[in-house]
Amino acid sequence: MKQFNGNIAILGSGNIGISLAKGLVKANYAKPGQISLTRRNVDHLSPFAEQGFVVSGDNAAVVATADVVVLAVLPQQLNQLMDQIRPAIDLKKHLFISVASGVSCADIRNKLGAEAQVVRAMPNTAIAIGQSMTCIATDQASAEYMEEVTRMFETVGAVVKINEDLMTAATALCACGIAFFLRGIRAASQGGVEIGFHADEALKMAVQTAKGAADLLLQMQSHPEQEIDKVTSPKGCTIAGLNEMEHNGFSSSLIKGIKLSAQKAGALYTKE
Ligand SMILES: NC(=O)C1=CN([C@@H]2O[C@H](COP(=O)(O)OP(=O)(O)OC[C@H]3O[C@@H](n4cnc5c(N)ncnc54)[C@H](OP(=O)(O)O)[C@@H]3O)[C@@H](O)[C@H]2O)C=CC1
Ligand SMILES: O=C(O)[C@@H]1CCC=N1
Repeated sequence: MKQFNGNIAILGSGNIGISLAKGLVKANYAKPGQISLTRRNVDHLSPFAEQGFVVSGDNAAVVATADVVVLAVLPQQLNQLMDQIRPAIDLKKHLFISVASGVSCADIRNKLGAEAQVVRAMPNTAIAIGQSMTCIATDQASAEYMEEVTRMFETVGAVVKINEDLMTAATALCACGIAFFLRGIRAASQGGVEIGFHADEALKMAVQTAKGAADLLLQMQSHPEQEIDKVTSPKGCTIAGLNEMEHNGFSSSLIKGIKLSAQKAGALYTKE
C-alpha cells in the first residue's frame, strides 16, 4: 500500500482546512511541521505558525514541497486556485484531495491535468476532534491512493466510500448535517430555559442527552424508533411532546432542509 510520510499542503485554510489540520495532528497522522497551510490573508494564520505549522500565501510554492494537496477553498474560489498551482504540479507525485462541494474529480482533472490522481472527501468540522463522518469518492484514482485517503480520514473519524454521484447528498447529510444537529441541541436548550433551567445548565443537559442518543444508536446498533419506543410511556409526556413536534413539522422540516442543502451543494461551482 502507498504510504505518505511526507508533506501535506492544505490550500485554503479556513474553517474546514484548519479543522482538518488540527485533527491530523491530534491523531498523530502528521506533525505540524509536515502540514503547510495557505490562505490569501496569511496574517490570520500566525497562531498556527506559532504551533509549528508551515504557513504561506504562496500556493504554488507549497505544492512544490508537498505529496498530498488538499483543495479546501470555496467552490467559487477553486478555478483561480487551480490556475495558480498548475505550473507547480508533478502528476507522478501529487495526490489531490478536494473537499469542495459540488466539484467533480473530472472538473479538477480538466484544470490540473488528465493524469491527476483526484479523490473527493466530504468531512465535517468534528474532524478537529477525530469525530468526523467523512464520505470519500473517486472516479479514476488508483486503489492504493484510495486506501491511503481512507487510512488518513479513518484517523480522524468514520469513513464511508460512496459513488461520486452521491457526494452532494453526503455534503447535505454529513457536512451540513452537523449544523442541523447543533441547531437541534440549541433549540432543546432554549426549551430547557423556558421550563426553568439556567442557560448554561440547560445547554449541558441538552448536549449530554444528544450524545447519549447518538451513542445508544452506535453502541446498540439499533434503529431510532426502537429506542424512542422505550422512552414513550403510554399516555405519557414523551409521546405528547413528540407528537406536538411532528404536528409542527419536525421530521418534515429536517427532511426538506437536507433536500434543499443537497440541491444547493450541487450548484455552488461554475465550470470555466
Ligand atoms: N465548513 C465546513 O464544515 C465544510 C466545508 N467544506 C468545503 O470546504 C471548502 C471550504 O469551506 P469553508 O472552510 O467553510 O470556507 P472558508 O471560507 O472558511 O475557507 C476557505 C478559505 O480559503 C481561503 N482562500 C480563498 N482563496 C484562496 C486562494 N486562492 N489561495 C489560498 N487560500 C484561499 C480563504 O482565506 P483568504 O480569504 O484569506 O484567502 C478561506 O480561509 C468549501 O469548498 C466547502 O464546500 C466541506 C466540508 C465541510
Ligand atoms: O455550507 C457549505 O456550503 C459548506 C459545505 C458543507 C458544509 N459547509
